Amino acid sequence: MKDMNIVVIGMAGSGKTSFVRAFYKHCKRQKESCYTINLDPAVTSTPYKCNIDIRDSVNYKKVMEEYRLGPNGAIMTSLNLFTTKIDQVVSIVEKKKGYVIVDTPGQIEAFIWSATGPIVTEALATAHPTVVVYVIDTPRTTAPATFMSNMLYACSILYKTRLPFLIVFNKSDLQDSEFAVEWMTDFEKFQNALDPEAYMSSLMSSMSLVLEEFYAALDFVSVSSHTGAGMSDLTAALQKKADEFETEYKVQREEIARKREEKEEKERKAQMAKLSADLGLGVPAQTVSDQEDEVSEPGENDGWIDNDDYEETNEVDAAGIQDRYSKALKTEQLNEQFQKQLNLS
Ligand SMILES: Nc1nc2c(ncn2[C@@H]2O[C@H](COP(=O)(O)OP(=O)(O)OP(=O)(O)O)[C@@H](O)[C@H]2O)c(=O)[nH]1
Repeated sequence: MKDMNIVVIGMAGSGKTSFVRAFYKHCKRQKESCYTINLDPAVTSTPYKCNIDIRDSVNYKKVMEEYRLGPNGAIMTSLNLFTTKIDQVVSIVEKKKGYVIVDTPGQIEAFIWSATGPIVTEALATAHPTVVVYVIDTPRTTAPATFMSNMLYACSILYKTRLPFLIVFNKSDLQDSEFAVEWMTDFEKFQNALDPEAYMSSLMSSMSLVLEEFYAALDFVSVSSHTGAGMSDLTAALQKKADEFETEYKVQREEIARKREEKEEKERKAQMAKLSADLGLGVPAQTVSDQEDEVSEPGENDGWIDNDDYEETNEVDAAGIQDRYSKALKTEQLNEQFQKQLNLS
């Protein structure tokens, strides 16, 4: 069995938390290690033993008060605050054997389209093979329009995270996923399910053609987080995805990172050359840190904002932000929590 991280994503109410619980229980039965991380700051309780819990370190209610935010903004800000400590999470995760499973908030966009999602998934992927599990509420996806919007979401997450991706049709005790499999494998079956009178039917018809390529590369399993059905298929599929991570994704990701670094280096050099040319220098322009090392003469700043005033103004802001930050982020508890986890690992 390969050590791996599983990031569980899905629409609100799709059963992510129940899925994490079912998976945790399955691992315990199989005597396999399962380490759980909860990244939903607004959840009232988790029905599984949580090893790292965002709620231990970020006070969601305080974030709402301090930053004067609504529920979704507060979830996003709480996630961003927690992400500042992601290196500590990674140092714990990389020592873990078996599965590390991460539960995320139902507000997908707060996780995936904020700074947090990419930082967390990228950081986890440096520790172990990392797989995204997209949980679908099968009984609530039987209408072609809902199915299509779920699939578009799944597709965008796949391309955004660039990680092995597994679709989990949850709640199989209530609804068999056979219809969804047919719609993904047979374009005509999906066409037949569309109501030609429906307002969106021609759009959905074209979209399903566009998604054909995505469907072809997709792996999926059907589970019930209530009865535990499908868990063995799930672990087999996850192991296959962990292999994919090593054979395909890791190489691609390293190549992308190398190209990005090359591009940044090129841009940096071009900017320096342009700056040198603008300043009429024959030598490369000084960097900011070089300039900071130089002692400025009295009166040199005439006509400019005085450095001391500038720092003072910034200090007021910085103090305000720092204060709000520490009120929301229980840094000491967080450090203690991470230290405890590190000692245990
Ligand atoms: N019958 C059945 N109900 C399920 C299953 N999985 C989850 N549920 C129910 O679906 C509802 C939502 O489940 P959660 O696990 O809270 O879903 P979630 O995606 O974590 O919810 P958010 O975090 O609020 O987005 C609950 O009432 C669960 O009991 C399942 O496999 N079968």
